[in-house]
Amino acid sequence: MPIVCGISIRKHSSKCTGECEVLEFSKNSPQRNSLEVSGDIKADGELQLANVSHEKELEEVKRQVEELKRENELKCKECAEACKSLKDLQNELMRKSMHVGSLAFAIEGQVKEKSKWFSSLRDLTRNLKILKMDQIKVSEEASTYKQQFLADFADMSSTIQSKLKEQVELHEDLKIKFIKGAKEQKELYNKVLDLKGNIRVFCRCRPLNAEETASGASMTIDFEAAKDGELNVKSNGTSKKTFKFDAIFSPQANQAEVFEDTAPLATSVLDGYNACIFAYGQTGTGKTFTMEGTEESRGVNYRTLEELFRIIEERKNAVRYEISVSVLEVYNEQIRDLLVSGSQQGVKRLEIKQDGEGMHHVPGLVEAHVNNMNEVWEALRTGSNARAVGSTNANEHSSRSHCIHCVMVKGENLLNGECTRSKLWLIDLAGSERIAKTEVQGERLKETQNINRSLSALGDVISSLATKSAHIPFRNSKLTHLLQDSLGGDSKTLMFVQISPNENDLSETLCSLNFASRVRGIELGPAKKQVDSMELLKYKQMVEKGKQDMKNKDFQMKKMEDTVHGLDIKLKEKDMKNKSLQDKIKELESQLLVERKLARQHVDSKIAEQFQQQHMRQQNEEEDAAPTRLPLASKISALKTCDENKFPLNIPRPLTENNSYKLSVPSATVDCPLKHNDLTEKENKENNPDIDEQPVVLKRLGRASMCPIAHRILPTPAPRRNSLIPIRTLSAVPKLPPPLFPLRSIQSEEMEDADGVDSKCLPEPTSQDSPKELKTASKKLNSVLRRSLQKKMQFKSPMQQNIRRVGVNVGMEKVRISIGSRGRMAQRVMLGNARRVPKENQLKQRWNIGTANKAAL
Ligand SMILES: Nc1ncnc2c1ncn2[C@@H]1O[C@H](COP(=O)(O)OP(=O)(O)OP(=O)(O)O)[C@@H](O)[C@H]1O
Repeated sequence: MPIVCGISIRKHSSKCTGECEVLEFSKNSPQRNSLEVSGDIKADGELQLANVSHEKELEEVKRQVEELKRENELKCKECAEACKSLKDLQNELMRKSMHVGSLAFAIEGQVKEKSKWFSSLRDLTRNLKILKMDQIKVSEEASTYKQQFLADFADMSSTIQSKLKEQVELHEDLKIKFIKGAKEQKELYNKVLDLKGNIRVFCRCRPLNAEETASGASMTIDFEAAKDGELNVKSNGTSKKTFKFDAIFSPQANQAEVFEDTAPLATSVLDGYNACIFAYGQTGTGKTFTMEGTEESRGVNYRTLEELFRIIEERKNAVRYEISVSVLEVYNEQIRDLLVSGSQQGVKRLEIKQDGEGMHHVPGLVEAHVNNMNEVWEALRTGSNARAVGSTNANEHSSRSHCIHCVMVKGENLLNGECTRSKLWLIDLAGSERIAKTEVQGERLKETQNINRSLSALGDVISSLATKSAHIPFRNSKLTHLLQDSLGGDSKTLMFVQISPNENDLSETLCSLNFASRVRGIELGPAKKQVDSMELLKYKQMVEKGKQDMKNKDFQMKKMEDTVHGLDIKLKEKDMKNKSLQDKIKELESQLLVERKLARQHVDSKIAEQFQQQHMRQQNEEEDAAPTRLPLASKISALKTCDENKFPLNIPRPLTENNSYKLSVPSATVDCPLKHNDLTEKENKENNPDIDEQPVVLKRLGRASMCPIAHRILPTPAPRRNSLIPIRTLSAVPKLPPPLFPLRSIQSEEMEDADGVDSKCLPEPTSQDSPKELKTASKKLNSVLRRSLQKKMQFKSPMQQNIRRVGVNVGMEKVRISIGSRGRMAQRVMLGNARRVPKENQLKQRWNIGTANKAAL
């Protein structure tokens, strides 16, 4: 018997397990042998049976195993597939979950962003509110500021105006005072100079030069008494003669000290007086030194011009000056222009001429315009270089000509427009040495003779001027002729008499001093001089006082100017501030406008929505109610009630050209099925209040019908004439048709076609009516109709309008107009003399409502 063993079943089953245990038991049990022995035969049969049954069972089991195997394989396959699909699904799930994750992340981000937006929107709204508040506050502030500013501005401008006026007056006053003061000052100054003497003589003595000192020359001038203006000339140790001059300058006096007393002449020249400063004396006594000086110690010429420019600068706000300089010399009675270059010299002979104003001048003489001291110095140096210099025995470098500088001054007073023209002559005369001493001959003798002659002529002129002689011999020499304008009249003359301290030059010194003494003595007597010192002091004080006053006034003016300037600046600042505030207001206003527009749009859209919903609701209700049709009268009354409740009763309802009513409803407030919500109109209405006065005209011109199904009939294109009240315009007061005749009998006509109505509905004028009567009646009717329409035309719903069309009582007792409910038929009923009815009756009258095709009551 084959022993079933070694069967291995992978999947455990209870059944299998039991059999296996049995098999195992039979194989391994120790009792097996005993069983075999004891009942072999018996057992053999049983065993065979058992074997058979076991085999069968085994077969069955095998089959089952096979089936199970197949099933198992199938299941495995399914399992594998399931695993695979599970994996796929897992992957998919993973992908999906990842996607979901990313989506969640994105959503989270969006949510965050949304919340951020919300918060920012909230912030913005809050900011907007704050801004609005700010704007209101700023507007208020601005308005108060503006008011304040305007008040301030008015106040300030009035203050400025008054101040300005005051300033102008003060300025004018000061100007007048200044002019007066300047004039006074000039006069006083002139007087001072007059008192000092028109011709003043200063004496200057040069120091002994090295040669003289070396030779042991003794001093012939005693300067002990020079302090009192007296000069003592000694000879051989004893006093020989005493001279008195306006000023005496010892050899130690420097150029500045010499010029100190000369400076007032510069002021006189700028004041418009002619002046002449000349140096007279023996050769080598220092005439050129005094007048021209050296580069280190400048002389009178340079210093005078310097003083001129200083005063010009001082007076620049009051007077404008022009200065020009000419440099010339008179040599051997001939005039030479020293500012002309060497090659041009002598080309043209210069002569002295008198112009139309009686002034003497040399035509063709170069006039160098100078604006500053550099230019002056340039001109002076040019002249000095060109000067003819001769050499004599007395002085190696003595000049043999009269060197003349002419300074021409033109002045224009900017305050009073006064113009002045004056001349200053600065003359370095040629040496006045004696011919015998210098032992000159020939050309030099001629030069000396000419020089002496001209100097003598100068003396004569001065003498004649002093004695106020009728004839002054100016023309005796070129020198005096040239100085004619500056030696006579109001001109000031200053003479420097230059002397030598050397005892050897005593005779020349005495000669010069005598000449100077004669000049001075003739001009100014001692008595006059005394007056001079007293008066001078007095006038000096006056001048000082005037100067101080002027300074004070100037200071006051400057202060006032500063105040005005400060006010100007303040005003400008206010202007700027105001402008910025205005800009801010404008900006806020525009912002507000935008916001308002948005709000309005929002409200409009809300209203439109509401209207649409209501309209839909209404339509639904109507459709529901349609099958159960109410009797017309009750419907009409219902509609009437409805309309009267919904529409304001006092709004006139105009007719259109087609005699169809255009519905006029307050678009935003009334709930009406046919309400036309015209946003643009509403906007216009809001922005333009005038529109309110006109009735709102609906866009849809459909006619309302009594038929409950069809509420509106489309407007007929042709104008309807079945009414007596055609209104052509949309104005609140409709215009009446021109000719209307009084109706005499009731005519009831059914009108099939609107176009064919005209001739039928209008009453024929009767033969009994005179044209006048007709006219009067027509007028009356017109006015009554108009009045009635104005009173009775009320703002109704389309249904109400239709009802109105049925019959119109125009307020006259016997005039009734009936119009078919569909607007096609009308019947005119009445007709008699039109007369006014009492107001109560009029009020009682109502629009008559007719049936579809019947005439009204
Ligand atoms: N006050 C003074 N102090 C110093 N030096 C002087 C003074 N006066 C004249 N001199 C000197 O004396 C010399 C002669 O002077 P200057 O040439 O001016 O005389 P002048 O009178 O002009 O002679 P001329 O008639 O020949 O022209 C010069 O060298 C000058 O420097």
